[in-house]
Amino acid sequence: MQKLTLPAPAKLNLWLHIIGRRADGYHELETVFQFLDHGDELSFALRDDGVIRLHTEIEAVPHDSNLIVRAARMLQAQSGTTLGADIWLTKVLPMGGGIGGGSSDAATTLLALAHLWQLDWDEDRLAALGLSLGADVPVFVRGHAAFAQGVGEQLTPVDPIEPWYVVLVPQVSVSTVEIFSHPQLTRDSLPLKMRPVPEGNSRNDCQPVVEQNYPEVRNALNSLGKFTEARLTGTGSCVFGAFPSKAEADKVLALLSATQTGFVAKGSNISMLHRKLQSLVKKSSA
Ligand SMILES: C[C@](O)(CO)[C@H](O)COP(=O)(O)OP(=O)(O)OC[C@H]1O[C@@H](n2ccc(N)nc2=O)[C@H](O)[C@@H]1O
Ligand SMILES: Nc1ncnc2c1ncn2[C@@H]1O[C@H](COP(=O)(O)OP(=O)(O)OP(=O)(O)O)[C@@H](O)[C@H]1O
Repeated sequence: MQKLTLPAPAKLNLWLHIIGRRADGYHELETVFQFLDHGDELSFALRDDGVIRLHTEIEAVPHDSNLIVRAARMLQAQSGTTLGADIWLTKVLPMGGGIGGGSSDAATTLLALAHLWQLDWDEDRLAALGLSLGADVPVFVRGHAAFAQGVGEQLTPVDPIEPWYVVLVPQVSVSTVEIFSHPQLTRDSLPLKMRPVPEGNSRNDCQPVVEQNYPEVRNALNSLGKFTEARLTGTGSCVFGAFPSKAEADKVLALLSATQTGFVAKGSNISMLHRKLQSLVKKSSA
């Protein structure tokens, strides 16, 4: 049987400001998302009996709670299709790392199944469904680096420089809920339009609380910070720093390898999922 194999890339929050809290407890953010050329991989095969089956287990994530299965079932229910799918996952991205692994898996599933099931769903509709699975899902559905507002769903495409990053992966999982409910979290940063220019876009408001509660993250920030400006992505645990070339990034990771785990990846303003989908469309219309 023919399989459709697609990537599910990671994201970084290049900076992240929390400007308020909504009545439902969700936080209003301003952040810039950029993708990495590094991620999970998913394969999909059509089933005509309506069953959604994920063949790869993730430890501590029950089949029915996996964002891949939830995304597939939701799309199936809302589109009314009678088709199903077999799905295989190669998990590369750390969980609870703030690089959006689960959200990206969900977005890849939505785009892959919309294609396999030949649904006439546009990106707006898929992004709206994605938002009900998680605040980070819409940017992966859209596939373009973006300035995000709201809870992360109001997206304006941007094109920041695309450096090479060292991403350190502290061996600890940070709970997004725990950080967003922390009493000491900064929740009153000024919105971009009211911010004085010198204040810039130079921080992640989650970082002080995460550093304080997770020594492994503090340690990673200090280690990478000796070579370049190091910052937390999302609610962590991963931290990143930018370098002008792969050689320099590789060198720094090698120097840190005795005490840190991590990887080197290129920043990308068009996600590798969308690059792959575009090449499939080109091939099929050639
Ligand atoms: C931190 C970021 O990764 C930055 O991109 C995202 O805002 C988090 O996105 P996500 O992992 O998709 O988060 P969700 O699964 O939607 O939310 C997990 C939990 O985080 C809190 N949460 C999340 C997003 C947000 N803007 N405000 C929040 O307060 C809520 O308690 C929510 O129950
Ligand atoms: N396919 C999946 N991959 C990873 N985690 C999943 C998946 N499905 C459900 N989860 C659950 O979602 C939680 C968060 O996973 P994820 O990898 O998205 O974290 P994250 O990188 O911190 O995300 P974010 O940056 O969106 O906060 C996991 O701890 C896990 O319980």
